Amino acid sequence: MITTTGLTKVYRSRGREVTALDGVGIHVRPGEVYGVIGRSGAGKSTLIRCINLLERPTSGTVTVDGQDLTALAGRGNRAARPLRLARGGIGMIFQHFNLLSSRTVQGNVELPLEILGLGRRERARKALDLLDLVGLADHARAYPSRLSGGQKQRVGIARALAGDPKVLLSDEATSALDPETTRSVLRLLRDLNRQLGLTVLLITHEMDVVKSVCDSAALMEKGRVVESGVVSDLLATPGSRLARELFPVGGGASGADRTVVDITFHGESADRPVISRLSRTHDVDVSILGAAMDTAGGRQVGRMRIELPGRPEENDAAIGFLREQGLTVELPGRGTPGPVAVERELTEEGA
Ligand SMILES: Nc1ncnc2c1ncn2[C@@H]1O[C@H](COP(=O)(O)OP(=O)(O)OP(=O)(O)O)[C@@H](O)[C@H]1O
Repeated sequence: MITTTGLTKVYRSRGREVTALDGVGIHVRPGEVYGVIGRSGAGKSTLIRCINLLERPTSGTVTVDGQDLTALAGRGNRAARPLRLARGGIGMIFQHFNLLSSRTVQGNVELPLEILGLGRRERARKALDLLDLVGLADHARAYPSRLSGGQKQRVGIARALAGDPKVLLSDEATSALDPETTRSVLRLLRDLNRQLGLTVLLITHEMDVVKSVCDSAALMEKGRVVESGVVSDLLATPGSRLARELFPVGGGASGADRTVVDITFHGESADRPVISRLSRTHDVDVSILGAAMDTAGGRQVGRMRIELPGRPEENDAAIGFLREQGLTVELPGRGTPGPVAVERELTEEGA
């Protein structure tokens, strides 16, 4: 649904050049929630602004729903009509909501409908339907200043959906919200994604956001995507940095002659008593150094760091046993592979 290829953005100001995006390629499949995560300055905001052509990329292409937006003229407020029309299929929500304080909640949601030229009645009907969808029908006449942060973001979401977009871009939409409100806004995004088949691309610096709603994710650093893929596939990929950051497990070896093993449980393996079986069948004392259990992409996933007595070469059989159980097994500090990209085969049109 969204594809970028070789997307590069170089800002030039006062003789200095900053490469904010350096050949970014992402594929967001129709109907998925795709998270782009990275630290401040990684290029996330630039990416999202280039995807809806608020910024024109220096080079590379952006295709949304099969249409190459980079081939259309203009940018930002100076977009030509074909680009403005294409943008109608892309909704956007922001960290600070960007609501007009002089307009009521309903007036804010009606704004894009006015720009689209809808009549007064139709605008009101549509805005009220959208407010109902986000759970704010009884706040239609309130002004934004009377609303909580979570409610403001719901208005922002209703406004973003006014043009019936297929794609919703979210620029740190929950960063200004407390954890409880963040969860409820993410739940709403997930519901809209499922109910409307809406494709969501969100940028965030919070791993919890990726963990709770994203089907796929990309990790950005210094303008590049260093890892990307379906979250559940990444969790099963040895050496995945996203997996490690989503499920950090601490704890170092208690002595020199010890083997530390990181295990990722997912799918069916999450329900099996693997550790007790390992201990029984291999007659080995297993110490648990750290563990994390949660859901990611709607699936139960766990990571555990265990310690076995003896050096790694003495534990080949035990490690082999864990692998046979369908677990992802890594020995931290021993030849972790470099950046990985786990892209599922793209079968859907425009994916
Ligand atoms: N208009 C601009 N002019 C010059 N440099 C810019 C401009 N916008 C962004 N940059 C630079 O591009 C790089 C990427 O910035 P960007 O805002 O995309 O990162 P980010 O990952 O979204 O970070 P943050 O979460 O802090 O916004 C940074 O070095 C930033 O200083």
